[in-house]
Amino acid sequence: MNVTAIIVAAGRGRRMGAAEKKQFLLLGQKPIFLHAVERISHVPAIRDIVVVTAAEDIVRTSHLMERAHIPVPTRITAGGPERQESVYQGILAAGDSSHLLVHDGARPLVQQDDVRRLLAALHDHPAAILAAPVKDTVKWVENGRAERTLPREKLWLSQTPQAFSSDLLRLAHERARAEHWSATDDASLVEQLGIPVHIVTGSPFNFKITTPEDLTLAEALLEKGI
Ligand SMILES: Nc1ccn([C@@H]2O[C@H](COP(=O)(O)OP(=O)(O)OP(=O)(O)O)[C@@H](O)[C@H]2O)c(=O)n1
Ligand SMILES: C[C@](O)(CO)[C@H](O)COP(=O)(O)O
Repeated sequence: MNVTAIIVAAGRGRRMGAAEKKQFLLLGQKPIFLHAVERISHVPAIRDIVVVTAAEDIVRTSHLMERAHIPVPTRITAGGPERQESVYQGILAAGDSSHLLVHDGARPLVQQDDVRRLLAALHDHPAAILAAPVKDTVKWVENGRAERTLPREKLWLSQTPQAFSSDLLRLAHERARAEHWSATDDASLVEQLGIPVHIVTGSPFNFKITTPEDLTLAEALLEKGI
């Protein structure tokens, strides 16, 4: 198995409400996205990395990556207005690896052992994702009212990385473009093809930095060596 990692970091970071795009905000001493790139790059099966960033950020992303001394070949490509398009641009820029792994640049505390377990699952499954079991009671809410309580044991929070055979992910994205499917994660597109997506339990530390509170939490965890 040889894997190309696609790290998507071309978003606007609107929910963070910062002047700077969140993927470039510092977590500890380095930008959030670079934590994700570095951690993924040290997983043995990762052959190379495509970082997807906004067109206007390609030069500064390149400079940041050069200084980081990433141990595998990397390339940078421009993303699109939605995450799905950014992933697709990453697929186009990826080489001929047998498998593709897609990870949010906004998930800096990804745990390398989780990634190893995810990639091991690809020996038996064409699609696998990290996900975390829900620990709270979940309500279905309409008009500010709890209409019903969902069965917690059936609910998982989808994370990234999400990993796929390259042909399957390419097919899913091509079909999505042809059929005008849109989804907030790549697994949804594969599910829409009727292909089962295997769940691998991911660490709760692998949360997506979306709002300022998430960054505060990540800073505290990083200081503890997570
Ligand atoms: N057009 C986009 C949108 C998102 N992403 C990336 O997809 C990941 C998850 O997206 P999200 O957390 O929603 O990031 P943003 O879209 O930047 O956040 P917001 O919705 O708050 O603007 C992030 O690493 C983000 O940079 C991307 O590459 N291209
Ligand atoms: C891909 C993802 O991180 C899985 O939970 C999530 O769907 C991204 O959603 P966003 O709205 O682009 O942050």
